[in-house]
Amino acid sequence: MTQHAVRVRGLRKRYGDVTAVDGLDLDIEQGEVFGILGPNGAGKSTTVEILQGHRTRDGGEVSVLGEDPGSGSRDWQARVGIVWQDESAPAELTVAETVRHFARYYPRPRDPEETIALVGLQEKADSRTKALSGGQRRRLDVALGVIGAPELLLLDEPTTGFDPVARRQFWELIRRLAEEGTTIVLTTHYLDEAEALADRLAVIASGRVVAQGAPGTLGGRAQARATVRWTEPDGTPRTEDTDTPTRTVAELARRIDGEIPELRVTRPTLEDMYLRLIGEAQEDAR
Ligand SMILES: Nc1ncnc2c1ncn2[C@@H]1O[C@H](COP(=O)(O)OP(=O)(O)OP(=O)(O)O)[C@@H](O)[C@H]1O
Repeated sequence: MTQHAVRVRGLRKRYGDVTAVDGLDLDIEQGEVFGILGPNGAGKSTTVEILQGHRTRDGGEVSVLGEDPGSGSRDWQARVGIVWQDESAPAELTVAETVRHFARYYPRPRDPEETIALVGLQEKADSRTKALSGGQRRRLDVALGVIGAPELLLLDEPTTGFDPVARRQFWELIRRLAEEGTTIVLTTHYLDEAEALADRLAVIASGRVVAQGAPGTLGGRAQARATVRWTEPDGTPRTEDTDTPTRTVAELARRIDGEIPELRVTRPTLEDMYLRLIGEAQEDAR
């Protein structure tokens, strides 16, 4: 039997008149990379903050690594790493000093130098944190999130502000941590990031899960019809939606001599599915 790293049932959270989380259920397995997607204000950060024990909830059941975050022990806190949206490392310390300083809070920390290398900040180890660029600060945030060698790592929009190369390096880091057995929960607005990293995804809208599953099957993506596009030899562009794209292409190959001009077979992308799911959720809310 798989033990859940995170189990959430009927989670609710209000801020005054605003319902941020409205009956949310989640099951995240140990060792999984789990992505949380959703529009601005959907309740992603609030949920992640409740999982870490940083925020109280108004209702529902939450179990994280077997404990209720509302009353998590010190020992439990050391097993959960988090990277917030707006981290603030002490500005006057260097990168190396900061990482070493945070390492002291944990019973079994990672090696600080190795952790700095893991996030690609070796060359900035002796720079003061206030002299780092936005993307470099974010890497430091990630280093501080993993310095305690957490079993569960919560990341709220971890790659915002990263350049494309830094994002790819971050993805490698996440894969390495996952290979080591760390359970990873991340929120993101980048659908390519969700697709590249997540074993499973949940799409949240208005504080509820509207769909969940593997990136390849989310919202019925695997069963969705394929679109075949090509151009007739007389120059007319054609499009056909079909359940049997192989048959369509075989027929075209018989009919058209040589290469079929501009032939393309596509299925809905994760972004197509996401936009459809969010659109349907907004329709339902009306
Ligand atoms: N401290 C707070 N006080 C009052 N309202 C809040 C607070 N934090 C969040 N909210 C509100 O709760 C709702 C959910 O916010 P949350 O930050 O969880 O969304 P999110 O999905 O993380 O959004 P984003 O993608 O923009 O980061 C929003 O309507 C937000 O305005």
